[in-house]
Amino acid sequence: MIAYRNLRVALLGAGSVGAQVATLLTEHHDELASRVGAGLDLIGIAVRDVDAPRTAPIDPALFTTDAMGLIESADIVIELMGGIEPARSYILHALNSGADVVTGNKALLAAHGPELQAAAEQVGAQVYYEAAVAGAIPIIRPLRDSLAGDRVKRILGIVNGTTNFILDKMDVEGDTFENALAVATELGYAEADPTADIEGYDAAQKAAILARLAFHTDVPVEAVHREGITQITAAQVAQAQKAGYVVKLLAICERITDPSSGIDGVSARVYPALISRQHPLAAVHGGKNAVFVEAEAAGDLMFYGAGAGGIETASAVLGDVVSAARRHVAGGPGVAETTHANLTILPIDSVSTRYQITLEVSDAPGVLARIASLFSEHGVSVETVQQSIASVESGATRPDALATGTSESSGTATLVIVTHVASERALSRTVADIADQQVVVRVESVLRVEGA
Ligand SMILES: NC(=O)c1ccc[n+]([C@@H]2O[C@H](COP(=O)([O-])OP(=O)(O)OC[C@H]3O[C@@H](n4cnc5c(N)ncnc54)[C@H](O)[C@@H]3O)[C@@H](O)[C@H]2O)c1
Ligand SMILES: N[C@@H](CCO)C(=O)O
Ligand code: NA
Repeated sequence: MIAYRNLRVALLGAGSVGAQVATLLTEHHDELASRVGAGLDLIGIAVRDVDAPRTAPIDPALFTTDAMGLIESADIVIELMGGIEPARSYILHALNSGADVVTGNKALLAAHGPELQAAAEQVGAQVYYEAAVAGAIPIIRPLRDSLAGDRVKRILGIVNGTTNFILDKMDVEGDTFENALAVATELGYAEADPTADIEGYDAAQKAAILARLAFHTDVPVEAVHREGITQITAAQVAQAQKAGYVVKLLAICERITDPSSGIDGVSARVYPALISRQHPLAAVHGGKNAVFVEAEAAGDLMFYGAGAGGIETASAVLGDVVSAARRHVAGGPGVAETTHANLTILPIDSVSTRYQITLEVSDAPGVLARIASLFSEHGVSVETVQQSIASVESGATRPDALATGTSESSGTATLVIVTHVASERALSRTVADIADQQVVVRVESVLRVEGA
């Protein structure tokens, strides 16, 4: 039986996600009411143009251009406009008017999360944002609540669907980056301007949000090291496949200790990396997302599913609306998010991981020994070396088990070296020295190997 008064829900934005949220709120009204213990009444939808054509079956009487007026009458405000302003001002106004806020706006949260959380805490309200990271996949609540009694050691996330779609297409079909991007755009995975996806900005925003929750520390998005996937070639993907790896754009949040200073802190970084084809993240295909969490007591956990899409993301939004509504019914302040740990955010130089270095070198005696000695001079331990010799006549390559320096050829050879765990500093010094060697024609690529 429903004893509580109906709750007033305001929606800001009726795009891909907003339109689906409006439809579900209306169509599932009675079911949601019985779950919450109060009816959830959609009282209005703030849009730019009330007369714009709509595909979703939404009552036109709900549309308004008076966002501020709508916010002031609401118990729960759902922000699905995106962007920083006016979304930030609207959310602050909603909190100061006593409403709870549900948003999917990762750009805003990554840039102004602490400000919004402080405003919510001050008035005893709550900001919910499950949709902001990995769309439909429950990951915010698991980190904030389910794992609140554990210690997270590391998160490896595939949190951008566009880049996973592109890299998967390159891996499975041998496609080029340019072709795969064109298909992603055609299918509507990538934005008209896909820079935020392919240059890793979108994943960096999500990494900042995840790291903050996992390590109870504010992580400004500017402190997230970011590299995109535009430099990844079909040849690198094919070579990774031969060596038993797959290339994925990973958002990594990790508790680390700087090897030089001994400072204990947090690393948040986004880059394309190799992971073993045996790792569960290797099985994340197409535009899907997954977040792999390594916790001290729980061990390894993986959260998998749709990281984008209007109706899929609307599921996460509706879950948050139900949580907010239940809190209204039960009473009491919102759950504060703690950033008390206040750990140091360490730069990429402090990171240690494994690396794969691909070199084109002169195919001459002593070259491998010279390269190997440079690794050992910098304290970087080599795990495997593979060589293929370029045939001078045809330009084709044949694989060799290991370079022995016995060839009399005046052509070049490709060396693929995988290291044990080494520090980023030692590795970059090693690569700089290697690049200076006369016998080295070029350093083809340096890729990190993650997930071990
Ligand atoms: N689409 C997804 O798959 C997805 C997944 C996760 C998170 N998100 C996030 O959800 C939010 C919404 O995404 P979307 O895909 O629905 O975007 P969208 O561009 O389809 O929709 C946004 C809508 O908001 C409207 N809008 C913008 N400024 C406005 C203003 N000042 N007043 C009124 N209306 C305004 C736009 O006209 C548009 O209709 C974004 O923050 C996005 O990052 C989207
Ligand atoms: N552009 C994003 C949408 C979801 O945040 C992606 O490709 O994952
Ligand atoms: Na989510």
